[in-house]
Amino acid sequence: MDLSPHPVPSPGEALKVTPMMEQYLEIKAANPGALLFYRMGDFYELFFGDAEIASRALGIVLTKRGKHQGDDIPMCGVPVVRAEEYLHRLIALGHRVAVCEQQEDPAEAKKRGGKSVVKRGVIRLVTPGTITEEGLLEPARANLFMTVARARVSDSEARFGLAFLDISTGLFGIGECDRQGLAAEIARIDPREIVVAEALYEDEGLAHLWRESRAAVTPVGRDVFDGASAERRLAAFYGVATVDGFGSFSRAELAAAAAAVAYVERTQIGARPALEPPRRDAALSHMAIDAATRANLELTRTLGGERAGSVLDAIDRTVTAGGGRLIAAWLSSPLTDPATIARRHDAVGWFCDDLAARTELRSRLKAAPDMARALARLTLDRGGPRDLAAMQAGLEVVAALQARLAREAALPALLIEAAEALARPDSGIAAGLAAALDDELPLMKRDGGFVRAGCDADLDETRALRDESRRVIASLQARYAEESGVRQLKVKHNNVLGYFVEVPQAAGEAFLKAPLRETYVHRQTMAGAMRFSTAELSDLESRIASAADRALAKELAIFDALAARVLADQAAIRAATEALALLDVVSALATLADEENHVRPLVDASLAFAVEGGRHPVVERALKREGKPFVANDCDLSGSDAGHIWLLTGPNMAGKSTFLRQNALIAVLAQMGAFVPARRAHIGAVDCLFSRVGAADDLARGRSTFMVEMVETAAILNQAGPRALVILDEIGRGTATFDGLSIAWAAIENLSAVNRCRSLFATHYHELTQLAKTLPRLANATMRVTEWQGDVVFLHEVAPGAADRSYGIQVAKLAGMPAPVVERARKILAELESADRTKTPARLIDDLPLFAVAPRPAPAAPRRDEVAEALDGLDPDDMTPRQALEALFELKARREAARKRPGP
Ligand SMILES: Nc1ncnc2c1ncn2[C@@H]1O[C@H](COP(=O)(O)OP(=O)(O)OP(=O)(O)O)[C@@H](O)[C@H]1O
Repeated sequence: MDLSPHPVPSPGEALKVTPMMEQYLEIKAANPGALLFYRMGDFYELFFGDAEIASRALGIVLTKRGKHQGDDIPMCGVPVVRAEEYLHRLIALGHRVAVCEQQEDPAEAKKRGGKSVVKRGVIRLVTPGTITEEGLLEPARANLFMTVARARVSDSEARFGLAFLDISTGLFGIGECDRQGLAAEIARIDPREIVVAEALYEDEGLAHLWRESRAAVTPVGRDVFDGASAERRLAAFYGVATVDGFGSFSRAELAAAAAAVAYVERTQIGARPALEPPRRDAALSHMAIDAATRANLELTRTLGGERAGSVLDAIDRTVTAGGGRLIAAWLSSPLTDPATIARRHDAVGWFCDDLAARTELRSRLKAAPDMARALARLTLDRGGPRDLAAMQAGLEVVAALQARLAREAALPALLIEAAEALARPDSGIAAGLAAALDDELPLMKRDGGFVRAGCDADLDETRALRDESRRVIASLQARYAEESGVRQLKVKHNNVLGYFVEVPQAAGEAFLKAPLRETYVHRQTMAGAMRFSTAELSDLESRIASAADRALAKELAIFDALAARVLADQAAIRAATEALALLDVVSALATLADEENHVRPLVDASLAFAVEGGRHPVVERALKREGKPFVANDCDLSGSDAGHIWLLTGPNMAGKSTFLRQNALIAVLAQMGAFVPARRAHIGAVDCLFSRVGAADDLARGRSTFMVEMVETAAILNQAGPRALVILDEIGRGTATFDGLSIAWAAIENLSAVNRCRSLFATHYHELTQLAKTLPRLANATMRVTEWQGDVVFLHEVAPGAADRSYGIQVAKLAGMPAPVVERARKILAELESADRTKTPARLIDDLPLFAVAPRPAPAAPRRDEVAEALDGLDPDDMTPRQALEALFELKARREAARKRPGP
């Protein structure tokens, strides 16, 4: 994101500027780093550098308006009615936008004197992490911003407080981690925007975090993160005397939480979102998954950044927006406490067992709109009639589900809690909304027309007056036409003249003379038409305007009353909304289990990892689409006091990576509360998951392939504890054979003796299989293949033992390597394998005959076709039967001769 101030003159520089420009420059200076949307009538205008940036980003015309110190002022504008769409595009590009509105009627300003400028002020700062508009949000993705506060523990050590907040739903979590854990927490929370103090933003040791994050990073002044006043500021925001009631938080957590509410105040200016009190998001109770592992396992998005093809995409069967966000959150933060996990499994299991209840519940859930976000917009006074309608429809679903669950006698604990939450909202609200809201609703409340006829007698009367006046206009037009004898006479309306009479110019001359002149006052002469006003029309105009104004005012009052009723019950509504999302997720997981044949795993406090018939959810799905079966495989890393290591060998393409990842995913799915793609699974809760693939390029960080591999492997060997699950795929392959082999060797020894964790290690170094003789908890496994007519056939089966060979050359052949290269590779391999291992490569090269590059066969020159030529020379119409028979014998003989001749 471009944080440098956009080139705009400072107000001080602005000698002799118009009063409006002076106001603009002042407001612009007060909002550095943001594009200023400056309201002028029906447009938001942008000036100077802002205009240049926006016109490029939005593809809108750059014009100019007046001069500033002799130069043209660049300008571009977006119509207010389309502002949301333009905001969307600017935010998506990482910009921030300050929205500056007119805060008085232009008539008011005029009263102060001719040159007075309309009062304007920034009412909101729109940033990627603080948007609430439905059109700007992705339904199934939380829109979080995150603050990171540093608290120094000693000169060399610091703790980091984290707060993350979703203004669009009110969610507010806080937590703490150390320097090492920071990247993993950012990856887990996956914010749209990260807000940090300038000092942290500029800290070289942390710069890579900000650079690599997908979020927009916003540095702010130190005051926002002031630790000393943090507790007081937080308490003031919630209007409580002390924050102790929310739980006990560390210094770093409080600083981050106070910074988060300060950022809310700074961006929302005056509007107060209803935030939940901060909840500790205890990192300890979640499986730690670092950023590289998340990326590697493609949990919520693929390596290419897409949702399609990710694990989330494969398992998500939710039908509501809230459910979509919750399942993503569960997948991103698997739990570690077996009892809490079992509660989720119980709930999923209940829905697996009762198909009828599940089907009924899910068909009702489908009707539930995004209540959480509608509620947030209402709290911020940005809500419209459709948000009220969303509350109505949502609350109706809540009531129906509550009634349905109340019929069940033996619900599991999680569902009992959900049913209780569903019962909390005031049951009269939905009925009140249904009685008041019309069937067709405008987006904005200011458009009016959303209150149902018959709901309010006063409103009905005012509307009748308004509509009646319109009929009067039509009859006036008829009367004027008749009196004047001008049939083409029309009564029209525009913003400048109000209601007026329009006649063709030729007919208009008569209106300028008596007797018509007495009634019609000339206003405008157009090309081909003349316009007049009349006293009757002016009178009607004010009656219509006031009736319409009064009707709208009445509607707005009704809106406010309805919104107030909803907001009065917002805590209960929010709890019910969360319960809906939970019901959606657990019933969706049950649907998934049914459809994909998943089973309930056993998660406990042991060090077991026993999976029977495990499958990879994404690869299985992809194969199914092609009509191919997935071969299920077992994996057992269980140990009583320490985990076991499986060393997996096998040719390329045999399915090693798939096997490794499927086991990591089964642990993640089991601990998020889902059933798993296996015949049976017993997993001792994993507290830390690592998954690495050797030699992955990381050009963005400017590190060499091998360096990345080593840094990541080092991190695992330093961090993995006895409860960790470690997946290493071809570590060491990024360097020379013996170096790589030695590193892989030492890493396995370390995993076995020091980390003592459950591990899967795939490798091409067959030499490593010898380690099984010395390391008691290491077992060899291999991907089975067979050969058929010289080609390798993958069976995708994992079996005990070591691979006898690599089959690399066969795979190269399958990949379409030119045949001479494959042949040459076979010869070299045979020589290498038979050669004395002590022979130096130089000697080997001497011994191997030179690469006899067979010249590519030249394209064959087209052979003369004598038979065809002879045939062309014959004319059957001219031949006797005997000649024809002879010609046939001749042709046959020539063909035989041609076949026997060698080719070119
Ligand atoms: N259990 C399985 N059943 C069926 N097909 C499978 C299975 N496992 C893998 N495959 C297929 O084999 C392909 C290759 O798998 P994978 O990438 O895991 O191989 P690999 O041994 O890791 O290869 P490399 O060493 O080249 O990275 C997959 O894309 C998938 O189509």
